[in-house]
Amino acid sequence: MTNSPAATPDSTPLFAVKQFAGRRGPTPQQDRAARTKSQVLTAAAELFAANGFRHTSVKDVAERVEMTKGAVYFHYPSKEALAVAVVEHLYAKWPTLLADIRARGLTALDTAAAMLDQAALAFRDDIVVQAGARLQLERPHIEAELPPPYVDWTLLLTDLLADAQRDGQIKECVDPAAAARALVAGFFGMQHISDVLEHRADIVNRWQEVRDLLFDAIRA
Ligand SMILES: CCC[C@@H]1OCC(CO)=C1C(=O)O
Repeated sequence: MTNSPAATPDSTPLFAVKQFAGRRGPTPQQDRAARTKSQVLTAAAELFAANGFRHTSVKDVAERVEMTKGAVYFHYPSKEALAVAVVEHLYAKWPTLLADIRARGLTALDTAAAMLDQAALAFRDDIVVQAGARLQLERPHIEAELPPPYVDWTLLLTDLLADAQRDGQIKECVDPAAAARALVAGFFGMQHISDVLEHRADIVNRWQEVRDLLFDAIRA
């Protein structure tokens, strides 16, 4: 026990709490917990991407990060919760990407193309994106409410293509919503074929083929 002023229930000296209470950032303990949670999520993504949901156990995740199962359960109460978190982290990447691209001041049509170009790189390089895509395919085997796939991309591209049409960038005869659905379907199918045949090593070239064909078809 400390001899300093009255300690808090967990024996942390009150003044220490006061120091931390005034801090803007997290405490060292909170920092450590956040880092551990991130390590667990990354390990789960690596295993889900490589082996799929059914052939991954919480034990596998714990062993990968050299923690006990209990320590993993402290952060994620089930394997299903890990799957939901991975898919949520996948979708959380796109608003940040959109903000970065919008900061470039591109036209609406070029913003749509740049978003999908960057998404292709993310599917090639980001294990959370790769794991999220595989989990979405395995939805029927995951007893949890995963975020709906494809919807957000379709809404975003519909808005961007409507703006592009208003700006005279795409043909008047094009239905922005239909074109958005075609782009999402084209991208989804392209990245899946690239994954199956080449583990996404050729995704950039495959996406450029699809992109050039579809964007040329709608461009004014
Ligand atoms: C950008 C096209 C849609 C995208 O492609 C793979 C995948 C994974 O489920 C997607 C999604 O859920 O939005």
